[in-house]
Amino acid sequence: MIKRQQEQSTILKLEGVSRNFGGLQALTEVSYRVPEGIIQAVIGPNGAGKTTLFNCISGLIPVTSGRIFFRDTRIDNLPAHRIASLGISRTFQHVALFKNMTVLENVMVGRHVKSHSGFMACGFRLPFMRREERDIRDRAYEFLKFVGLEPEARKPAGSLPLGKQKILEIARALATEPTLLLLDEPAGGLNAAETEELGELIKRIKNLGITVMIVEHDMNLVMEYSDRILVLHFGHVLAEGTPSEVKNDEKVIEVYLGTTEAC
Ligand SMILES: Nc1ncnc2c1ncn2[C@@H]1O[C@H](COP(=O)(O)OP(=O)(O)OP(=O)(O)O)[C@@H](O)[C@H]1O
Repeated sequence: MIKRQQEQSTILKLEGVSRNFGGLQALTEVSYRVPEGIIQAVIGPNGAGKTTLFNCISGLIPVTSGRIFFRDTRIDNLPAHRIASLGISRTFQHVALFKNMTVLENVMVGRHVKSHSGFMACGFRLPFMRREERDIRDRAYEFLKFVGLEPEARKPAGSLPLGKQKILEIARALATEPTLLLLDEPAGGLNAAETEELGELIKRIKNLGITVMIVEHDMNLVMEYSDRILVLHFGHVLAEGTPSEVKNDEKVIEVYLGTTEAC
């Protein structure tokens, strides 16, 4: 019963969210609730507003109007670092790693968001900072182990193949210990086997109790792993529901049959 209530509680609420770029309406009055503990996919054709939605949730850009709540906290008026510290972490459509730093150091950067001394301050190497630095390193290893990248820990991030760089981005986002994780096209550029592994990783992340929102074009991944799907079209909510509900929605079929892409 308790579990049922937890599943039904809302982790993220969008109320009439709109975002314009000059005359272009990228999001129009988007209202939606994301239940806690699920894998929530956001799909839609190119330019539908999916990344803009993630950018608004994570505070990278402000909304033009509307409100966004993370649990009970209104976040649309907060800066990105405050939103991150509340427990929302994200990855980007185009890999955004520190390519010359090692795999481990990239995850440590994520960990430093949670530390007291900060990444630069550690340069002074006071005793408590050294201890904290060691803890950060140990925890970073744990996250690398969780995603299966521990053997690559000492390599420069830029030397990894794209698939592993994308997984590393996820490890770095996890290192901030989010309760809501936003993944923007994590399967972009991955082959079928890597995509399957990614799906299993996302499922394991959900099993940690983290709510995962995923913007994705790979329909196999979306249909197999997500619990609910939100479909955007020209910045509007076109449909939402379970994968089978969305797959059979006439509006969705109409939009996708008119395109050469799956989405
Ligand atoms: N910074 C910006 N300045 C101007 N227009 C923008 C900006 N960011 C996005 N847009 C426009 O807003 C609309 C929505 O873009 P967005 O990137 O959110 O779509 P998307 O659904 O993520 O597309 P894709 O699947 O191709 O990544 C598009 O028409 C895009 O050109």
